[in-house]
Amino acid sequence: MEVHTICSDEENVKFIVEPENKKLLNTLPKIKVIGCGGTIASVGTNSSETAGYKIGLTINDLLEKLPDLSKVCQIDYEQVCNIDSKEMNEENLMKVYKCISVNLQKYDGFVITHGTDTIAESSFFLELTLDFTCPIVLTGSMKPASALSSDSLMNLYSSFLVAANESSRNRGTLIVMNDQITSGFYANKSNANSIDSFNGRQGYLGNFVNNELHYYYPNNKPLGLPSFKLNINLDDIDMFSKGDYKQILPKVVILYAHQGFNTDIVDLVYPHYDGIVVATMGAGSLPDEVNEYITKLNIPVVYSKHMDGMVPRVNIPKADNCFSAGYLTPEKARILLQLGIFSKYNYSEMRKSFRGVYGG
Ligand SMILES: NC(=O)C[C@H](N)C(=O)O
Repeated sequence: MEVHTICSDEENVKFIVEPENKKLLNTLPKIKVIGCGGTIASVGTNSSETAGYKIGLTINDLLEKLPDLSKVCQIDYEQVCNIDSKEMNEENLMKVYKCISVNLQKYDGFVITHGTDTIAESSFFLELTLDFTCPIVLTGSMKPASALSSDSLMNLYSSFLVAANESSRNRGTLIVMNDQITSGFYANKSNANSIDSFNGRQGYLGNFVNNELHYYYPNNKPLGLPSFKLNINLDDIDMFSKGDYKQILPKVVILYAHQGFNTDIVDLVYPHYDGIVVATMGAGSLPDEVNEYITKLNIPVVYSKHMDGMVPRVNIPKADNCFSAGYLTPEKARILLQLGIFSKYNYSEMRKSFRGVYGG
């Protein structure tokens, strides 16, 4: 298989997968796949191993194992990183953001391979910060590529079919796993081991069956979707690879509440962060003493929940600096709060951004 060369000149981009019939060159959708790593690119010591495996495949290795896609789309790739998604940080996320930003006009769709532990954070961040209508599909797997009945190659294969399909346009970022197409705004990992992990109650948009896409609704983005312009110099992001990355986004910490949760931990982190998200005990429950303490802080505090569901606004203190995360997980609430602080939102603008997910 031809090795792809990354080239910023659209005319000269070489596609690793091209149509056999050259007449189709200008008609088949151009898809860029961005490799980030994860279990989808991992191998174990034998085919029965489903834990303790290591990243072992590049995006090029994975593409070589797929069934023929040359009648579906043209593909080129960029390996932005090849890591377990526990190592995904702002620096790597910004590289993915840049890779899509500079290529948005040149491609008809994007596929991002990513570890599933934090795939929902990346899909949410990209959804909120990129201005796009083309399909941006994120995929991963729950079993390493080397395992018996691994979901790795099938998830990658179906992601290309989703990304190459016109009907996937203007639906926001999509997570495609286990034959299900879910909104990257709402999808979350719900099980640490099961292949059926991205089966959230919100944002289940369609199914992938025997090479066909079945969407249940017309194309649309999520209601109340907040959007942010980062206004950063994209060239700065290249500097980061030289090891001198400076955090762009504000620092927001997540605290996990439990029986006996008190003000000590809030007190400890408060001076070091620009904002706090608390994963509360139920639909916004925290001890009265903690609530009272939080209302006196001069940083924003977002009340989220550990489990599925949402935090009604009536359950949280009525104070300017306190916000409900609505349906968002603590991780996603953290990203939304970071973007709000970064955009210098006042508390009322901040509240409005959380209203979109029935919080605020
Ligand atoms: N299934 C997975 O991809 C889990 C892996 N630890 C990751 O997030 O990279």
